[in-house]
Amino acid sequence: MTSQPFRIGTRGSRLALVQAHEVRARLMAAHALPEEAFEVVVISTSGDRIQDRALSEVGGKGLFTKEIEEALLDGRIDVAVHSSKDMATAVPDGLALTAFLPREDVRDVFIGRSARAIADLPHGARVGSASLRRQALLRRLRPDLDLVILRGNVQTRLQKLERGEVEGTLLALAGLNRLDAAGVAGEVLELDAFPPAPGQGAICVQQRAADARAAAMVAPLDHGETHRALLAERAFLAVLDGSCRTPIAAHARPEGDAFRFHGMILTPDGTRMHETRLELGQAEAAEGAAEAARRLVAEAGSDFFAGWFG
Ligand SMILES: NCc1[nH]cc(CCC(=O)O)c1CC(=O)O
Repeated sequence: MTSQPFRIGTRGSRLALVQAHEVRARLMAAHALPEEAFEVVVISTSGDRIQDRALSEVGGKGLFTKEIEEALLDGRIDVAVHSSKDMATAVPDGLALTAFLPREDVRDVFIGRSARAIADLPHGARVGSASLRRQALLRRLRPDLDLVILRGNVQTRLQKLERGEVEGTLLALAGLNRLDAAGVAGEVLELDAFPPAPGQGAICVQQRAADARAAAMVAPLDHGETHRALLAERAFLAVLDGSCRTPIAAHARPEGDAFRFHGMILTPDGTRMHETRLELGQAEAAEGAAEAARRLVAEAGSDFFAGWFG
């Protein structure tokens, strides 16, 4: 076969590259193709270039995907590899998320300079995170902490911690595992107190919706259970907002052939929280999660949401 290599688009961070190479390795195995049959194409995104502000201030999740989605639509790449967590719920016309890889650990971890665990941090210690969800959850546990925005890719954040810009930070264990860096984790956070962002820990593959060759390529990579869990979490997110301005957690945990679903919304200061827990059949999990989100909206009331945008 001398056809053009199959082009896999990705951001250029180390984590993104590891994820793209994982997809390439799985494609090679699924189709018995050599490495040369694939090309990993690095695309720089606006999200990678903005380092000093919260994503919520500069336009949210779309920043990590816009340029990559344009490359897909222009035909410069055949598929794109993303962290599902970074994907807005609205996928642009003409594109589709068609494969979700088996999910990594969904939990967050605390990494401290000297404190091993959140409870060990001294009063008023400075902790950095760019995630409104992590900030709000942390405020519930430790209202005394001085929370600041800490941005950049995983390596950059760990360097900032090492330099003493903050006493601690929170990251996804999935990313650390993929980078072989889980050793830096001080405390793995419990799912009850620290439910993950929708999509955390799951790599997804995006393609042009009408591209049958790409569909046939990636189909063997799709993990059905992870795919259904992600549809549920993203349906929950879509009802609630879907932007980065809002502290939202959602986790569909497989149990037998059902999901234990946990969804949570918080005010950014962490003082108010509403959560839902229910069992959902896998087949109708997305509709059930959307319904649960609508009930949470009604329960929380409009003054709760004023706090999200105020
Ligand atoms: N927003 C950055 C981002 N997107 C996905 C991950 C981790 C890997 C994953 O959730 O699959 C991270 C870093 C982090 O939150 O620690």
